[in-house]
Amino acid sequence: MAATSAATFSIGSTISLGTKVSQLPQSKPSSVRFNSQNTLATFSGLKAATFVKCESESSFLGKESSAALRGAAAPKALKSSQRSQYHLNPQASYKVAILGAAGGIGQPLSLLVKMSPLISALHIYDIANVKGVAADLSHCNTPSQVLDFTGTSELPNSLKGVDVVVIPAGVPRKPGNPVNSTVPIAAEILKQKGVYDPKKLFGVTTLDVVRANTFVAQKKNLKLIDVDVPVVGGHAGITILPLLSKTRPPVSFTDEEVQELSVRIQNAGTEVVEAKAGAGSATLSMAYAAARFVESSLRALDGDADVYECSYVQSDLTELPFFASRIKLGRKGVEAIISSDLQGLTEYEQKGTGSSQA
Ligand SMILES: NC(=O)C1=CN([C@@H]2O[C@H](COP(=O)(O)OP(=O)(O)OC[C@H]3O[C@@H](n4cnc5c(N)ncnc54)[C@H](O)[C@@H]3O)[C@@H](O)[C@H]2O)C=CC1
Ligand SMILES: O=C([O-])CC(=O)C(=O)O
Repeated sequence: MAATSAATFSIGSTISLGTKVSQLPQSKPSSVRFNSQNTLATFSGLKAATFVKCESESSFLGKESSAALRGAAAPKALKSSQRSQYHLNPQASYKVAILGAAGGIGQPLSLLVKMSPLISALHIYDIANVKGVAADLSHCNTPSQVLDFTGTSELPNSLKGVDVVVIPAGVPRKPGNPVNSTVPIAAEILKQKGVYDPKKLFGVTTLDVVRANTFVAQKKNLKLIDVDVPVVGGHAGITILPLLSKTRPPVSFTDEEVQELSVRIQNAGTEVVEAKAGAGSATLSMAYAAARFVESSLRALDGDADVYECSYVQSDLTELPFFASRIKLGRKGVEAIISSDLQGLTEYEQKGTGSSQA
């Protein structure tokens, strides 16, 4: 993923940056990016916001469902004592661009973002079939306006004035193919253009966290909404490292459970690729995860001082130049990389951290 002047994030191994539209790469990775120069109104989608009070519920879900969804999607703050008094402003006017919006991820992601009552404009861009998606989406009676852009000549306009750019464009892998990280490539392109800001380029690894939360809740009979498992490392096989010992609320696992859950989380993408039998990879869960990251980014831009997500960013936590870990999101992108999750790891997790760096 990539973006204009502020912060960005990406899906899986992706990118985000802060440059002028004309300097943006036209490549395929999935990433998102946000820029903080615009009006800082507030944002209250259906997703993250555990500690947010939403005064306006203009989605079709109704208040209770919206609240449950927001809670389920919300990343938990590090400590309850750090909870901020952030209040959503129902008049937010953020603009979001989605590049690759006509794809398997792009369409449901566009819908989820369109459902946010706090986004004023949704710019959707693709090299194909975007007009139909825009016409369809524009009939949803949520507040944001949908504008469509197609072809490289319209790419600059699609990015004008947007706060967040999400890039789910790409080619889904087929069974047997690995997923490669695109974030470092995007960083290099941004460097070439002289617009790289490491605090504003994010690989969206939220899907790994979403999966870990779901699988752990199922295994341990916990309420899904309560479970938070940090997932660090990368986004390919054994580089995906769920830190089960850091699960909140605290829960104990047998060695067998750790092994089984870790392997399932690491292979979850393949589980979907195989189930789809050649028809692509995860789209709906990825869209859900990316929508959560968009929401978190906008809340951070909006001044919520309590926004944490795991993301694949430039990092000095390990010897690797890029590493997924929990980060604190702020108005200028990555405000802090949280190192405490990597302390006091179990032997299994320590071994995994070594593998993720191999
Ligand atoms: N990191 C993660 O957790 C995940 C990453 N992915 C990746 O996301 C990517 C997209 O997956 P799907 O949506 O299933 O694929 P898809 O093929 O259904 O959609 C891709 C869309 O991107 C568009 N596109 C391609 N090149 C473009 C360009 N240069 N500019 C604008 N649009 C362009 C296509 O026209 C298409 O609409 C794949 O690379 C896949 O591997 C998928 C699932 C999870
Ligand atoms: O595995 C894939 O091809 C897509 C992906 O990254 C995931 O589902 O986590």
